[in-house]
Amino acid sequence: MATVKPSITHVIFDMDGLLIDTEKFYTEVQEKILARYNKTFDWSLKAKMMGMKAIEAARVFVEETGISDSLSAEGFLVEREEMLRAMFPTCEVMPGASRLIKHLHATGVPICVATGSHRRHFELKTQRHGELFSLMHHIVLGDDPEVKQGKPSPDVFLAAAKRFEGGPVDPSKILVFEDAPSGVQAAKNAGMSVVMVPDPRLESANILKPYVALRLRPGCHIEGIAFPNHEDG
Ligand SMILES: O=P(O)(O)OC[C@H](O)CO
Ligand SMILES: [Mg+2]
Repeated sequence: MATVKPSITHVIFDMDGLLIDTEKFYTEVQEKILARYNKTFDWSLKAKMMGMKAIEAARVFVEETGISDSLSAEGFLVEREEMLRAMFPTCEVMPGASRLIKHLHATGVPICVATGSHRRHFELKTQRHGELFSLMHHIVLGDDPEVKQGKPSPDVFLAAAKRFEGGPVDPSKILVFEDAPSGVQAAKNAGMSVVMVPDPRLESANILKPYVALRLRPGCHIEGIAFPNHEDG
């Protein structure tokens, strides 16, 4: 007999690279720093770093590029910070994000954000988008005390599930929208369904295969969130 799977009732959004166009700033700054060491920043390294907490991504950066003897993870963050601080407030909302958020809010689907970004970066990134983010029931940040480890650990998504009204919400009733491989893995580790909205450059680098669960193309129309749960694939 076929098993009846629960329908989706709640939605969690990733933030960087999914709701707002901030991943390009990280890329630009990291390219600049690596150029000093005569190295190039590529999308396979980008795929490993995106979605992580800042210090976790910094460790990956200096170790994978082999520059850790010259630049520590902490030193990298200080250097990166100066450039990012000026860039973040200029970020734009990703195409289609505002429409989807407003639609879900208007139809009464509880929505929230679960991001690896810490409080200070979150404030800089959202200073021009307060109205849109005010539609979220709650926002869980990377430096939240309950988020012991960044994505791909499920911590941030499990904390987000707890904070919905009447929470914790059963993870099988939650749909996550993510752009990063680590974020997709984190949502799966939390037992949630995931829609990956990857940067096309990740796709062309052919590093997505293990991660893609269900994909929607930009412009795809979502009438209401009542997706059946699904298997990986
Ligand atoms: O993609 P997010 O929102 O989890 O943010 C993670 C980092 O801040 C950027 O990769
Ligand atoms: Mg992201």
